[in-house]
Order: sequence, then structure tokens, then C-alpha cells
Amino acid sequence: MDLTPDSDDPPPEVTWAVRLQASRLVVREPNKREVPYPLDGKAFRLGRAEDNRIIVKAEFVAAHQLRFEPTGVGDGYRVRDLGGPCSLMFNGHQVPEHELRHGDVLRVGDPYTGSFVTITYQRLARTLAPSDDQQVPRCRLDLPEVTIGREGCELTLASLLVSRRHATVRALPEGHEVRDLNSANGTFVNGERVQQSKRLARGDIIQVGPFKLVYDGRSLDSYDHRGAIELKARRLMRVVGGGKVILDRVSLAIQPREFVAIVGGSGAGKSTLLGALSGFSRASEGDVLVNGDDYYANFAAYRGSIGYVPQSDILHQTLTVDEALRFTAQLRLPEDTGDAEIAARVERVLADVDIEDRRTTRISELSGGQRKRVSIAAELLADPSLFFLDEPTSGLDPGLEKRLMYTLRRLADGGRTIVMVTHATANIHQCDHIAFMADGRLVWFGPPADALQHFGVRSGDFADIYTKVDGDAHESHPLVQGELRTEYGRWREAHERGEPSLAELWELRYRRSDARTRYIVERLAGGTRAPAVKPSKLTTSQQNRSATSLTSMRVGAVTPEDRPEPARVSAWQQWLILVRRNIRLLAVDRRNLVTLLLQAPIIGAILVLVARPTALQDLQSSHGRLVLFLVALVAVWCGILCSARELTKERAIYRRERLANLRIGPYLLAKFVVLAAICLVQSVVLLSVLAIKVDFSAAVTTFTATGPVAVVRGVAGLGFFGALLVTTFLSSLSGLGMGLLLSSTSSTSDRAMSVVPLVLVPQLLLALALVSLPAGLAPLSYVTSARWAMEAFGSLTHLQPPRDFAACTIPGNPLSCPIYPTVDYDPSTAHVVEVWGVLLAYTALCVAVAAVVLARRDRER
Ligand SMILES: Nc1ncnc2c1ncn2[C@@H]1O[C@H](COP(=O)(O)OP(=O)(O)OP(=O)(O)O)[C@@H](O)[C@H]1O
Repeated sequence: MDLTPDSDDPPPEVTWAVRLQASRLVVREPNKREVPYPLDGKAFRLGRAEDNRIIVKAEFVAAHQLRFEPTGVGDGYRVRDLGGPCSLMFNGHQVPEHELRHGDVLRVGDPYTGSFVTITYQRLARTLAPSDDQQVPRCRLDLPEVTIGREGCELTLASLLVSRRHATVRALPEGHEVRDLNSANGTFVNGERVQQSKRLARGDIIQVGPFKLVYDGRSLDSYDHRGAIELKARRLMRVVGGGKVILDRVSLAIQPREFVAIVGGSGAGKSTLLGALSGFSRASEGDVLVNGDDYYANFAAYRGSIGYVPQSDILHQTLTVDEALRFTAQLRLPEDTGDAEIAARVERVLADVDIEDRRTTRISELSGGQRKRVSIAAELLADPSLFFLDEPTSGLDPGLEKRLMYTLRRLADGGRTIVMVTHATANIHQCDHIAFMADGRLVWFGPPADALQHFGVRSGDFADIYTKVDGDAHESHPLVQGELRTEYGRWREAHERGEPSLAELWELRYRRSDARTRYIVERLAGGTRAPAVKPSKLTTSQQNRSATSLTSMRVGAVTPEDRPEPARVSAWQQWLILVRRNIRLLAVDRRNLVTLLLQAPIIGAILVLVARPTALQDLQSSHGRLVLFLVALVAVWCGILCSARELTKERAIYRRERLANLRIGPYLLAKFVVLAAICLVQSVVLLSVLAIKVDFSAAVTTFTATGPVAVVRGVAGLGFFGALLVTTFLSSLSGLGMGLLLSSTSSTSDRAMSVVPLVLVPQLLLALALVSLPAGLAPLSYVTSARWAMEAFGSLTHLQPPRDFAACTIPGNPLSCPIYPTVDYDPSTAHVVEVWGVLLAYTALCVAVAAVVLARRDRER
């Protein structure tokens, strides 16, 4: 029998404990519990001095910090900042005064120390009917066709995520259909992406960026969920290999603008819970609802609204802050965003994370905390409503940690729902709630200060909770003798054998607590005002217009920071941006570039030492074949070596960008093109160095059965040297393809490099240039690109094909020795071009397989 109450439904006795007063302020000081103050319609002050109505002890607050005054309209209030070392903050911004609305959260804090007092205004009479005074904008579908888009459309949705012309709704003889206009972020109907068009049924929900448009047969009601993302999780489970449960029926509910920390010991399941909530590593059972929608099923529709900062850095270390953010902005913002707009957006996010002064610093030269803030800034470029962070404070000193927590608090206040995993609990009071995990179980979800009380920790030190939830319980355990006695007794009644873990008992205790009822059960049971939380606003003229027939309508206020949109750029544009970024990365990583560029001259110089001047003139000897085979090998090696680490070294960046709609094709091709340019330079240098000693003359005398014949070698239009260069370059490209494939399959750069010899040695031994193979095994040579390179070289140069002198039928007669099986040095141009085609196909196949491997890796998450 399982003792755990399974249902998250509210118990029947739960009621709303409100309506005692018309309105109140709830004040929370650092490390203290919330204190409610009823409001009576009179003016009063808040500050440190004894003559304030609300006295706060925090020393950074001025003696008289805030004045609250009735507005004279109903029971409304206004707050004014009276000045002092700290200022009044609302929505993450400093304000001199503010008219209060239900749910407003004000902070008085010190940005430098990251400490603040939180004041929440609650107009209790309104809590049961929060949307009464909010009008949902309605767009009547009277026109034959209503275009939806960001600018100049009949229905204008002012958002970062909406394309200029995003979709149309067309009238049909009966009903309507919605058609996607090749929008950057897609149009979704009931969570499914509209491929071309889709006929609408009453009640269908069209999702365009952060807007939901509810179709009722004649009109569209528009809801905007920016700044109002509510996240609910019901009974999330994650079971891994061997049936191990690493996430055990976790339910929780996070409201808009809340800042929630997932804490717990190492291996407690924090990252697993974050993965399940963010959808990047999904739960095996249970639901996640975002604003009432099944999040997993609608992941594509919400993807653009999510920010995700993983543990590893997600920007290239060799770029400056400004460069890295600009490239990220170009990738995530739409194609038509101008340079000035991008610069303004970068400026804004740098200000948001308070790091403007490091704009021109290389990321590798920043401190850990600054790097984290730049990663956060990169995510803010797309203005996410839902923000997930995995240990953003790890490795930071206490001061930086505090400031980063303050930054996140401000960002949440500014209209984001933030969930983060952290080990750092010193500043945990800046969060609205903590989700305490132990052994894959949720042992607490609620305000941090209440957690201390729940776990009976009087020291005020969160670390004491960690020790209390860790380990196994048994009858003589002090906790079982004390505060967990009841839970242990219940567990014993239900289980005949074994002992529970302490986490299991704490979970039982939490499940019986008022906190769970208040912060999970009631919240989960409270319906989301479907289909979205916050109806968007219309100006009066627009409301008038929308009330009659629609000619044009605008939803959502356009602010300067709204203008750029984190939309998916086209594949072509993405490729161009990535090419530019790769070039920049190469250019700034001088040491790597010099190493790459020196490879060819150094190896060429060594080849010069061993090559004879007549190597390519004496067609009967094997020396020419050896020299050309070495050139082919070196070309393939250079290709592999310059690309084998390319994908692994930026795996974390790739993963993050992939989640934000990076396409695999442009990504791989951008790598390919830039590295191909390096290969071309290497090929030219290699042959040029060789040409210092080796005679590359096209004219040569060859001996046939009828006697000596003078021939001019080469391919029309390219000549002899040009054709040799093409062969060298194509050989190098085949190595580049192999390197990318290798890199795509390896998880780390070291692993990729350790596999390189396994690829190179077969090139040496199986290419049918130095040693023969039995006829049955000869087809093995087809998988080595060096074989095809050698075949092209041999054909171009009119070389004698290699013979197996150990198998001659007439001893001493070389012509009686068999040519290596399958080798064909047919000197015709057609044959040479055919072999070049094979080399190109070889390269294309490697890149295509690399793309498939990357796509499969996506599914591993
Ligand atoms: N794919 C998996 N297969 C098997 N076990 C896994 C898998 N992923 C996680 N685990 C295990 O699940 C447990 C929880 O892992 P998780 O990464 O969520 O812990 P965490 O609380 O984030 O730990 P830390 O603070 O050390 O990062 C760990 O014991 C981990 O070894």
C-alpha cells in the first residue's frame, strides 16, 4: 500500500481565506517571513523609523522610504518613493511613484548588495474575479481575408515573435481557414503547426507567437501571454534504465513573474526536474501545463517564449561580449532586423544584466559571474517569458552570486517566470518559492522562509535542511524519534519490510502540510483563465473599431525593445550568419589559424626532401606513385585534422542554439564552407612547395606497345597543375567530411582526436597504393577516400598502375605481374572527372551522415 496521497485536487474543506479586508500589503524582509498589513483607506509611510505605520528593520531602507496614499478612486492606493539610499522598483525598473493594482510586487532594494524588501499589494475583493475589468480584444472576421502580422496588417500583433505578415484568415463559403504566410515562427492551431492552411472549427485556438486567437465562427478573441506564463506540473515521473525512478510524482505550480529555485543535495533530481519542466529532457509520465496548454504537445509553439541557460557557457569564448551577442541576435532575430536595431537590443540586454562596461572584453577574459550574466543576456535577446537556468550561480563568489540573484529577481519582476537550479542557498530568500528535492522527491515547495520552519531549522541555515533529508530512516534515528515520528509510524503501518529514506518521510510530511494545500493543491485546482492569463489591451479607437466591422486592429503595445523578434531566420540567412561567425572565430583564434596554415608548408617541405625532381616524369617507376600517394594522404589528413574537433568543441553552444531553432543543414554547411577554404589554401600551398623541386610539366613521353608516345597531361581548362590541385583539394574535402562525421559522433574533443588514427590508418593501408589486397577484400578500399584520390592522381599523371610483384606468372617480367585488384588508372578525362565525382559524393555522404547523427542526438535529450 502506498501512503502518499495521490490526488492534487483540493480537499473539500479548502476555502479562500480572503475578503477580511478590502486590500492589504504583504511585506517580506530578507530572511524573514511575510507579514500582512491591512489597509484602511488612510495615507501612511513605510520605513525604518519608529513613526512609520509599517516599520521595517532592514538597514538599507531609509528612515522614511515610501508613502502610500489613497487615490480617491474606490479603495485604490498610490505609492511614492520618498528617497534614500535605495529606490523603489517595480517590474524590475526604478520608479518614483506607482499606482497600485492587485498583485503588484514592489521592491525596495540595494542593487549592489542584492538585498531588498518585497511589498505585495493585494486587493482581496478582486482575487476571486481577477479578469472582470479586462476586456478581451475581439477581431471580427467581416472581411474576405484578414491578415495577421507584426506590421501593417488587419490584425496587428505587436510582438517579438510575430512575423511582419504572419498568417491570414480567409472566409470560405462556410467558415474560415487559416493560412501560414511562411512565417518565421509558425502558426499553430490547437498546438499543431499549420503546414499550409487549415480549416477552422469553432473553439479552435490559433497561436501566433505569444498570442492566442480563439475562433468562435465569426471573430477571433486575442490573448497575449507575455509576462504571464503560469507553469503547472502534475505528477511528473522520470524512470530510467533498470526501472530506477529519478523523479517521483512531483507536482507543483508556478505563477507568472515568480522566481523559483530548485534546491537539494547532489543527485537529488534537481536537473531532472528542471529538464522535465523546461521540456528539454521530458518526464516519462505526468503533464506540464503552460497557461493551461499541454506544454510537451505544444512545445514547438512555446519554443520561442523559452529562455534556457544550461550549466555550460553558451557563447564562444574567443569572441568579445558584443560580437557574441550580435551573432546570437542575428541568429534569433528576424532577417529584416537592421544593424541599428540589433545594436539597440544588445545594448538593452547588457543593461538588463548590468554588464555594459564589459562590452568589448573577450568572453574568455570575463569572470565566471560575468560570463554567466552574458549567457543570460544572450537568452534575453529573444525576450523570453519563461526562463530556465541550470546552476547560474555555480563558481561565483558570494558577492557575485548575490548580485546575480538580484538580477534574476529583477528579471522576474519585469515579466518573466523564472525557474533555476542552484546549490547556493545564501541568497535563496530572493526567490518566491523553493522546490526542495531529495532522492527524486519533492519534500518542500513554498516560500524559503517557511521551509526553515517546516524542517524545524532554527539556525536559519539552509544547509541544515540538507542534512535532515539525507539518508535512511530507522526506528532509533533521532528524527524518527522526534519530528518524523508520525510519518514513520504511518509508513510502518503500510509496509511490512524495509526502511524508508528520510526523503520519503519528509515527502509524506509535506504532503500533509498546509503549504502544499496552499502552494500546490489550490494552485493546481485553480483554473487557468483559458486560453491565456492576460488579455491584451486595445486603445479606445481600436476597441471602437473592433466592436464594429474590422478594418485594422492592433494588439499589444509596441515598445522600442519589442521591435526585434526572436524569429527563425531563413536557412540561407542562417548559413550566411554562421559563415561570418565561423570566419570571425577562425580569425580571432590566431594560434589555431597559424597551426592550420603552417601544416601544409611544413609537410610540403618534408615531401620535398624525399621527392625526386623527375617523380612525375618517370611514369614507369613507382616513385611518382609514392609521392602522389603521400600528397593524397596528407590532403586527407589535413582535412580530418582541421575538422575533427569542430563540432565537439562547441557542443553546448550548438545544443542551445538548436533548441532555439538552429537548422542542422546551414550549421554543418557553414562549418564545411569555411573549413573548405582552409583546405583549399592548404592544397595550394602543399603543391606549390612541392613544385619547388618536382617537375610538374604536363608534356611527357609514355611507352606503349607500339613504342614511345608524347602526351600532354591534364584536363581541358585546368591544365596539369590545376587538375592535380583539384584532386588534392577534393581529397582534402573528403577528409573534411570524415572529420565532421567523426566530430558529430564524439561527445568530447579528446574523444574525437583519439578516434582520428582509426580513420587514418585504413587510409594508409587499404588504399591500394602501397600494398595490394586479395581480390575478395579489394572492395574494402572503396571506403577510403585516399584510394579515390590516388586513382585520380594516377589517371591524371598517366602512371603505370601498381603491380603485385609477388604474384608474377613469368619471373622477372613485370608485365606478367597482376595489377592491384580493382585499380584503374585510365588516363581519359572522363575517368578523371568520374573519380572526382566519387570524391565529391564521398564528402557529401560523410556530411549527410553527420547531419543524421546530429539529428539523432537531438532526440537523446
Ligand atoms: N539518464 C540517466 N540514467 C540513469 N540515471 C540518471 C540519468 N539521469 C540522471 N540520473 C540519476 O538521477 C539522479 C538525479 O540526477 P540529477 O542530475 O537530476 O541530480 P541533481 O540534483 O541535478 O545533481 P547535481 O546537483 O549533482 O547536478 C542522479 O542519481 C543521477 O545519477
